[in-house]
Amino acid sequence: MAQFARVSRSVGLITLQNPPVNALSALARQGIVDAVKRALSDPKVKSVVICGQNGIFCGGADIKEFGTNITGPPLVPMIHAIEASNKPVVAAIEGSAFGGGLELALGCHYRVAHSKAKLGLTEVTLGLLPAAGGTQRLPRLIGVPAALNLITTGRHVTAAEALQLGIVDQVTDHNTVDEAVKFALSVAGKSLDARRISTYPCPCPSDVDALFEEVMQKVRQSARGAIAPIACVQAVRAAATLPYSQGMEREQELMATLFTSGQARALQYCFFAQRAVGRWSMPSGARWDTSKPRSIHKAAVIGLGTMGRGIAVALAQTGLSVVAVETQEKQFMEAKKMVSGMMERGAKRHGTAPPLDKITYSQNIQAVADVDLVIEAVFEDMALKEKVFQQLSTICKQGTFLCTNTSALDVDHLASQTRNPELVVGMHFFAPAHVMKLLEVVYGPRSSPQAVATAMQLGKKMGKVSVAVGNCRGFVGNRMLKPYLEQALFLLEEGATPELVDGALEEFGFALGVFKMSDLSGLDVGWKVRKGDGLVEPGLASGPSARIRQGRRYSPLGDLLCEQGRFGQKTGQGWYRY
Ligand SMILES: CCCCCCCCCCCCC[C@H](O)CC(=O)SCCNC(=O)CCNC(=O)[C@H](O)C(C)(C)COP(=O)(O)OP(=O)(O)OC[C@H]1O[C@@H](n2cnc3c(N)ncnc32)[C@H](O)[C@@H]1OP(=O)(O)O
Repeated sequence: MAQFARVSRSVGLITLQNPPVNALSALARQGIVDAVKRALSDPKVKSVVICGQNGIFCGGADIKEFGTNITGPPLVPMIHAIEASNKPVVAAIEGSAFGGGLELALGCHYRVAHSKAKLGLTEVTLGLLPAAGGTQRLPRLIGVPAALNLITTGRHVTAAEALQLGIVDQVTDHNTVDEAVKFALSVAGKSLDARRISTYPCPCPSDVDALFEEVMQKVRQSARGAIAPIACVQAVRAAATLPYSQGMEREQELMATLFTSGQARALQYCFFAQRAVGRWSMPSGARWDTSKPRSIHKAAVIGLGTMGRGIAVALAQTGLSVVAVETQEKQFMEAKKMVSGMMERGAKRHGTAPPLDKITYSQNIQAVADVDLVIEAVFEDMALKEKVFQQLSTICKQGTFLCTNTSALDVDHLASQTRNPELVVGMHFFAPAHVMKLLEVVYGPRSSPQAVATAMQLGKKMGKVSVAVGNCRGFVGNRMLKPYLEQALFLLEEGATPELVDGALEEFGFALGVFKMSDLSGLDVGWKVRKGDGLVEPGLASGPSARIRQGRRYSPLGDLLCEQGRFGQKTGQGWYRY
């Protein structure tokens, strides 16, 4: 799992070989330990380079080992042995160096990174902390504030930022291993006294207590109930206040509390689940690995309400040319302003230019004639959507994929309105569509594998977690939301306020409480669906019997709001007033 070779006469080259991401499994760790021993004992080897095969340095500890009986040499002594080596060790970082992968690189004396490489201590996203010395070495290398930022967020930094922060010593556009070997030759025989990060004093601001108090307060707020970010702050505090060896003990102690926590297990489950959904299949037997997607260069969005605006922004931010169509004059003018504002705010956050020129606006549906894919996002009304699909079927060029953002309506019925039902799939986004990562790709019995593969691939390009689901009322996401919403309404009937319910949910960890979320999405959509289901009947809005509909407890509170035109944020009033 780690190959040793001597190159350029005196450089020991250790290559991690554990596809797909060179994770530090027991065998990989054993391979590194053996290769390092060999390099250090070979008198012809004057310096060492560690790299990963297939363009990726290392994806960190093997997450699949967590929750099992971990065997093999532990990471911490392995990294200590590398740092303690009397021959210089250079990490050649291509692709990714994440989690334990970056910790391994921090144990090396020098780091050379390819300009396209990404680095990060990502453990917090898995409910953990960097427990192979990362919380102790990184603050010593780049200072407490920058280390806290990286460790508590798990964010990926580019090679350029890593160079600026002092995490890497050199960035190259050329072959990283060749450059690292040259680097290793140039430092052979030089003193390593100033290169062992664990021996550095931790650069500390004068008022450590005040700094950590402030950081802890901020992290508690943004962590929303997550325990790992808090443990990360505690571990970095140990780096700032304790000698290295005691800091390491604290790191291990804190890791032990996180390692078996329900939060860590859940986040790691999500990590694998988000990858598993990429391996979709359909009842016909069509599968992700046998279905070829088509490239999409130009897309259209029909209907620029709340959802259509977000979808247009998400497509433009992906670099696609977008035709945004809205036939109603007032909504058209408002949407143009809102979409530009959304793109400008997004660009400001990312320090990039807003992709304003990617979108052309039109009030005429004929403008979509030459696009590769259309996403219909008009109001949730079957008659209206039927008409749009009939029009699209005649206007669009041959082969254009026709997608609907419907949240509950029958995708197969919409397909039947077109000449080529095999080109029709659902692409169901969640509000706000340019932010939320979930995308349901809904296939009907006639959807072609290529249509599904194309929508799945487009979703991935848009940074979404795309999930292929069958065609049924509410698909999967809204079927899961329904009982959640129902119970929230029952709580109101039993005396709680929307604010109280939302407060409890947000304290638990949800980004938005259920009532705020409903106001953001628009209350009229669900109302329309309930009407379609025959649940919203006049005369049933009061009295105890009216609370049972179709044999189940029913709360009409949402319907009563909608009757008053309170549709949520877009009308200035919903569960809340805006
Ligand atoms: C009871 C007392 C206990 C005391 C404590 C015990 C301590 C135990 C020792 C702990 C030492 C700690 C060491 C360290 O600090 C901890 C870590 O390193 S945690 C891991 C951190 N790494 C990450 O967060 C990176 C995760 N991976 C990614 O971000 C991406 O996969 C990638 C590397 C950027 C590559 O992205 P892509 O090219 O898009 O590929 P995929 O994401 O689709 O992945 C492909 C394939 O690889 C699998 N995989 C990826 N990373 C790992 C991994 N680290 N371990 C195992 N498997 C990994 C991924 O699941 C995919 O496979 P598939 O699921 O599709 O089969």
